Amino acid sequence: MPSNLDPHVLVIFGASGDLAQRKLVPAVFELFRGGYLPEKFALLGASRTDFTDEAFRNKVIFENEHFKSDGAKEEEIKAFSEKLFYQDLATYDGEKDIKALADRLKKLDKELGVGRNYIFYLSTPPKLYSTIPAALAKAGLNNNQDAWARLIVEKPFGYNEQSAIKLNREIQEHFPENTIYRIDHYLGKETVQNLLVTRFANGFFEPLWNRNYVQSVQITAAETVGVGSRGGYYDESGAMRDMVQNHLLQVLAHVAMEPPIRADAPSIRNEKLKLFQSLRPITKKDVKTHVVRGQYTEGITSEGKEVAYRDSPGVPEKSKTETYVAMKFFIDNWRWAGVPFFVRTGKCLPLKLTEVVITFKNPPQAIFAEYDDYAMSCDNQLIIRIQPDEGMALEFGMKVPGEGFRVKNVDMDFFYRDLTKNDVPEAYTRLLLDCMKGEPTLYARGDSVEAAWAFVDPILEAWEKDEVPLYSYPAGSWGPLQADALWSGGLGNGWRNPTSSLTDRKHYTKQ
Ligand SMILES: NC(=O)C1=CN([C@@H]2O[C@H](COP(=O)(O)OP(=O)(O)OC[C@H]3O[C@@H](n4cnc5c(N)ncnc54)[C@H](OP(=O)(O)O)[C@@H]3O)[C@@H](O)[C@H]2O)C=CC1
Ligand SMILES: O=C1O[C@H](COP(=O)(O)O)[C@@H](O)[C@H](O)[C@H]1O
Repeated sequence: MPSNLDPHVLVIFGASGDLAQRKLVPAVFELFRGGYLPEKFALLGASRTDFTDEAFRNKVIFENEHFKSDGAKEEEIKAFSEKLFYQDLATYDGEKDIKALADRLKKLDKELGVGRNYIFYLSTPPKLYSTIPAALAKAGLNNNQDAWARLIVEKPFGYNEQSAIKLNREIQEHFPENTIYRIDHYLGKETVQNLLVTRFANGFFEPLWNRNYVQSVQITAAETVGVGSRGGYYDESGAMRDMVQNHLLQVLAHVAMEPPIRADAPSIRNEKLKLFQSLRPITKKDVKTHVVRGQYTEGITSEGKEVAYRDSPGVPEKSKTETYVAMKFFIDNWRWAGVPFFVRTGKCLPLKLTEVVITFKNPPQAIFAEYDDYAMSCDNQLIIRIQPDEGMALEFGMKVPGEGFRVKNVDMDFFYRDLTKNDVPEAYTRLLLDCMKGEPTLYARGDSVEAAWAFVDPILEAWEKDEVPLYSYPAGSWGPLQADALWSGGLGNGWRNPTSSLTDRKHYTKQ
């Protein structure tokens, strides 16, 4: 089927960098292979490195170890490479440079008929996120008559609420909000989108999805890797800015928001904003009891021996940056009043996995309690595995055959791999396609990014003032033990620390 996308040019600023090579160009190739790209399409890389078109094609395609696609034919790869071009810049925002870029775009249109619709992808260091749009506007590239111009902005979007507000204002001066696509690759994950389908395409979850039946909600995003060579970036960021403010709060919004009136961008984004606005602020005084931060020391992970975070390249010797965060908070609305939410993420943990666990309340009377270990073994939980082993498991108690009423937990499970034989598309592939279509639902809106920062800012401020301890944990462990105390006061069984499989349920940090 021919593509129904408008002809356009995707301009990637920072095209010589890691993201372009590892994620963006391979994602565009998948769209090309799938027949999604319009016939009239070009990808124009732009950065300061001195490449010719050919050298750029070699770097991001022919010599790119990340550019592999099962069953891709040589002719396909060659045909794709012919759609790639490169413009070198002395600076990213100089008048002369952007004029040269504009001339190149005109030339591409003249030679290939790719038209004047543009996507500008900011894959540069964040300090350029406001100056490039201003330079594009000066050259009139933000506002082509009879054509569209869209801007994709990478993370991090701001450093705190104030800087995010400032960045929004600066970009919005040149690009209207409906042309700004703030990327959060977690929103491109099929399983994160499936949270909405699970909740809103099925009748039976909704009556249970509230304070009357839910005891607690926990979200874990664990990584086995350390900071590797990203120490310079990571030490300025830390787990709260790198994972919680964006990815994990977006997952939370999908789990907890009210039903949108339609499955379109304004409806879904309005509900997410409302959800962020309903988060009960963790005031500075509460940070100690609601949030635990940690930093890994040396240890053994599934990746091998890991040096301490402070000994990683680019990390200062006395760094106080957190590589682990665990937090407890509440959502002040009718649906969730009184239900504790727990979120944690960390580097150098035992497993790479992201999952959401909804724990339902026990029945009002434990009539089988006299039969041995009922109280310990019966958990009513819905475990939603975002990655890997994507799927869901519903756990509940059943009678063990034989005398009496011994109850044992069993599970019903579903694995994404049983739903489709096709590979689940990479997040960047889906997100780029959506931007090409002009579909912003899976991108973050400016106001909700600000609201997410407003929630995490007091915590970051308390940390900066060193008002709460930074605990250490050995690489390869589940993080500081102090995180278990967040569950004290009868809030539940604690963190689910699975081994590997979705249906492994024997590892709770009991209180
Ligand atoms: N890599 C990843 O996995 C992820 C990256 N991101 C975000 O995407 C953006 C790009 O990431 P990534 O490709 O890893 O970054 P890189 O550090 O590789 O930078 C991209 C390009 O920007 C240019 N650049 C680097 N430093 C400077 C500087 N000080 N001033 C001007 N230009 C500079 C370089 O190109 P040249 O010298 O040729 O101009 C470089 O190739 C970043 O904002 C990052 O936060 C977000 C999520 C994941
Ligand atoms: O944005 C980021 O995400 C990755 C984790 O992404 P995932 O898709 O592999 O779960 C994280 O490693 C990185 O530090 C962060 O910048």
